[in-house]
Amino acid sequence: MVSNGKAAEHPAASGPRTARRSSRIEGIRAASPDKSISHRAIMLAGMAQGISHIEGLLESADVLATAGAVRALGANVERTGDGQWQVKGAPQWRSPDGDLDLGNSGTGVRLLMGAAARFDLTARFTGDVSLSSRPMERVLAPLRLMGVTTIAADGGRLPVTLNGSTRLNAITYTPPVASAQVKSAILLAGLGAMGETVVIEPEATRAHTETLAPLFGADMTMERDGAGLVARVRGGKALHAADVHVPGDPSSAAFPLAAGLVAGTGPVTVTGVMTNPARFGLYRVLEMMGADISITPAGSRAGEALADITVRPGTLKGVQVEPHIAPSMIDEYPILSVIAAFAEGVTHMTGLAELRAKESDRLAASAALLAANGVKVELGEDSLTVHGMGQGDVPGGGLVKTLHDHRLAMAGLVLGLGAKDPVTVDDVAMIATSYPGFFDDMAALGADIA
Ligand SMILES: O=C(O)C1=C[C@@H](OP(=O)(O)O)[C@@H](O)[C@H](O)C1
Ligand SMILES: C=C(OP(=O)(O)O)C(=O)O
Repeated sequence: MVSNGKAAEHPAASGPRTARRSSRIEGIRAASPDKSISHRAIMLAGMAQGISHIEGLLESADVLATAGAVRALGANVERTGDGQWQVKGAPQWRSPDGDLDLGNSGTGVRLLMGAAARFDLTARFTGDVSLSSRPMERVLAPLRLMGVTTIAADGGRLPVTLNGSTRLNAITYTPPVASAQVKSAILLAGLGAMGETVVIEPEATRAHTETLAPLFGADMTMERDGAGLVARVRGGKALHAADVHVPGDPSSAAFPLAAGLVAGTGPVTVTGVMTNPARFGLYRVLEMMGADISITPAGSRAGEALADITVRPGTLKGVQVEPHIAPSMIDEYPILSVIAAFAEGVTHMTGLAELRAKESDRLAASAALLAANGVKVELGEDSLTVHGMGQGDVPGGGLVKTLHDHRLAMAGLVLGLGAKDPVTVDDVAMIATSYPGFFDDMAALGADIA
């Protein structure tokens, strides 16, 4: 899947790991590059005329799977240095020779189905056992309205065979779930539709496709509407190459910062974190919990504001996390659940049905992670209640089942750093899908993970 194996300098860690209380957790690390923006930069560059340069690309398994697929669709995608990639786009994508295997990546497969839809091609999309259990119909339904034909496995799952069309219809569509992946798939298909495609979101999700595509010449706009967002794309505009410098990922930064909050011996700082409000919900919740957190502006990249974020250990209090905040922190609930275990009092999180459609059923799995480590939780249909035990009193000692889910693996290890007894996670392989530098960053901060 990866053209030049250089991208993976260390073989990815796999198998079980145990995290225990560490005599030092403090220090400064640069943020890992953003996964969402990395996927989109490769895809847009891969269909633009000319040579695009991407700096600071996240070289994680998910993004490398996207790079491999875009290459198989006709673009020339090359790694030229550490995090530096050069993409010579193919303005017309072609049928790939084999399956497009997107591994563990929902973003990769769903956005690529949309991006491929506007070309005269047939492609079969596959993924790993986790991705093959996730719903694809949410993307296939609007794409069929636009004119593609699809064949999916039972229940609208992978493998999916998609026949694209150069004569797509523009649609106006309100996705039934708040999902940037669904929105983005429609917008990417809309680049080739006749007329204006409109996606109406009653609750805004991350708008990275809308901000990046115009850099490549797309006629794409967005307009806020209260808590919602209306995105529009006019089809038929030729895309040109662009250069993108990827900002730091607030979802990955959450793990070292959480370690600082629940197990820090001094300040932990992550520099260059994107503060886009559609991605920053966790940090707002941490402020509500009374966390000692400072957020210092640190310039911008690819039009996104950055900050250096420093946390210090201290008392946290349980809070009510309302549903409206979910789209801005949808990937952060496993780590928030862990942080909540170290707070005083109850944290009640609601409006979380979408968590059941991630790499694992993250709602049930986050509850199980805490229960296995002596933390009292209540699991609802779309809610989770965590009975915080305060700093220093979380028992730990459990085994965390990670279920092919990187965020559960990282959340389990952070729990172990602050708990009384060590915590073992059953397999850390998936951490490389989103945060390949996790173990280096945690070790540099002093974390005892072995
Ligand atoms: O568009 C994106 O880059 C993403 C959107 C979210 O998924 P949904 O659109 O399914 O909520 C998120 O969970 C995922 O990690 C990345
Ligand atoms: C849900 C996630 O990713 P994806 O949907 O791209 O697999 C995630 O990174 O937490």
